[in-house]
Amino acid sequence: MTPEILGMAGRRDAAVLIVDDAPENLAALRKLMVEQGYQAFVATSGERALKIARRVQPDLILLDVVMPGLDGFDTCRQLKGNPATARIPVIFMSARTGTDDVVAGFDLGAVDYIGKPLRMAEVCARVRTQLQIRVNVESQEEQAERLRTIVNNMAEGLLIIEADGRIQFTNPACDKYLGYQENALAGSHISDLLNPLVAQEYLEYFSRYASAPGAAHHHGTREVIIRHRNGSSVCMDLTLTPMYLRQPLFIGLLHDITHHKQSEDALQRAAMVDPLTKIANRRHFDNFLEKEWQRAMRSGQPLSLVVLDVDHFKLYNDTLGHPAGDACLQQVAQAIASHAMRTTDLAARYGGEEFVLLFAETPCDAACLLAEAIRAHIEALQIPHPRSTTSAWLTVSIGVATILPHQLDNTESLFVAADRAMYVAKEGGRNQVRCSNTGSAALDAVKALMAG
Ligand SMILES: Nc1nc2c(ncn2[C@@H]2O[C@H](COP(=O)(O)OP(=O)(O)OP(=O)(O)O)[C@@H](O)[C@H]2O)c(=O)[nH]1
Repeated sequence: MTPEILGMAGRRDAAVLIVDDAPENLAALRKLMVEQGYQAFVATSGERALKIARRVQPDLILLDVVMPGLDGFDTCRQLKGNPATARIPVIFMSARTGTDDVVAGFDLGAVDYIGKPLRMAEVCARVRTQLQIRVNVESQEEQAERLRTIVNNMAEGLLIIEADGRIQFTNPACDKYLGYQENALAGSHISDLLNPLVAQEYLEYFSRYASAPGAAHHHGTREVIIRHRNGSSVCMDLTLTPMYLRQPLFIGLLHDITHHKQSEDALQRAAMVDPLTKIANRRHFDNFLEKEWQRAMRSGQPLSLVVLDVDHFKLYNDTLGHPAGDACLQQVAQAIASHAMRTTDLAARYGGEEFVLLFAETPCDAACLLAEAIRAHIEALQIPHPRSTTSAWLTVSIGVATILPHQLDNTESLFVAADRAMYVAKEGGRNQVRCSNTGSAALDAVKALMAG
């Protein structure tokens, strides 16, 4: 079978360069190599061998040691000193087979040393072995190069982590995702990147795997928040695969899902916002009220609800048109929302021209003061309302209700009280605030029963 070399240019017959100053040796070796199916090149001197080696890039050089001019050792030295020929395997052939000569030959980088007189079958066997090794090395190198190209160009971040959490390697995508210079992450620890609880979980998994590699399960993919070098957080899917290479190692694949998360968050936010006024919608307000209600029950703090209704808004629409009505609602919404200052306050459009505000941990008198400030704010906007019978400007009527929630109460009763107060404001001439301190209606009823 003809040995072939799998090179960059595809498969081809192996090429052997034979260097010997004795023409009869050269002829015999050339005949032998051709019989084996190799391409044979010959040179009768070291100088000539260097030229041919550079030009034809043989897969192997059979090099005589004792030659006039440049001898075999010097020729080998020059071959190894030139990057273009340094990787071509060299087999020395010599009658000088003393240990010192043989060792010197190997020290110069030769792969083998054959004693003269040559035994041709042995030469064939040694050449075949070296060519096979070269094929194997080249294919390993090609495979490694292919892998390197994939790892360096893949969009996913890749990390190799040791069992103690130390990062051994990161690819360029990983460095880029996390804001590091190339290879700057090598040597750092996963706890530098992950929050302590998540890092601890991974470390426990690593040590379980390290102590029983066969028994451990793959960790799979999970969403993690990773610390970027600039201090911000990036959201990633991390897939972890264990592998055992002399030591337990873990291959981490990072897939950036920040954008995906951002659009998910944006969708979630959109579902909470009223599209016309851009303040909270009814659904969000109801959820918020429910949470604050529970909190108020635990803390015993009062909860104040403010209900606002635009005065004569039908007339406003009829006079100035629906688009003007929309613009007016936007102005009113912004004015109202500007009074929800604390994280426990929330302003929302509850429907049509009705707005609500929740003030947690706020007693009735403070809520009434806030409501009055909102009323005055909206009047001060001086939005003309040409046909209003109660003011030249657009105004709102406001009802306020405050409760100390108890398990026997419900949010409905708070709404009813605030709505009633708002209708009292309407009936009182509009553009005013009315309050109703409900305390806890249900609790009061229970107390009355117990007292009675
Ligand atoms: N432009 C506009 N108008 C709306 C919107 N939602 C509700 N409205 C109008 O708001 C008006 C509310 O009118 P009513 O409930 O009769 O009350 P009002 O005219 O405000 O009178 P009072 O509340 O008694 O002062 C209706 O004409 C609705 O069509 C909206 O999104 N845009």
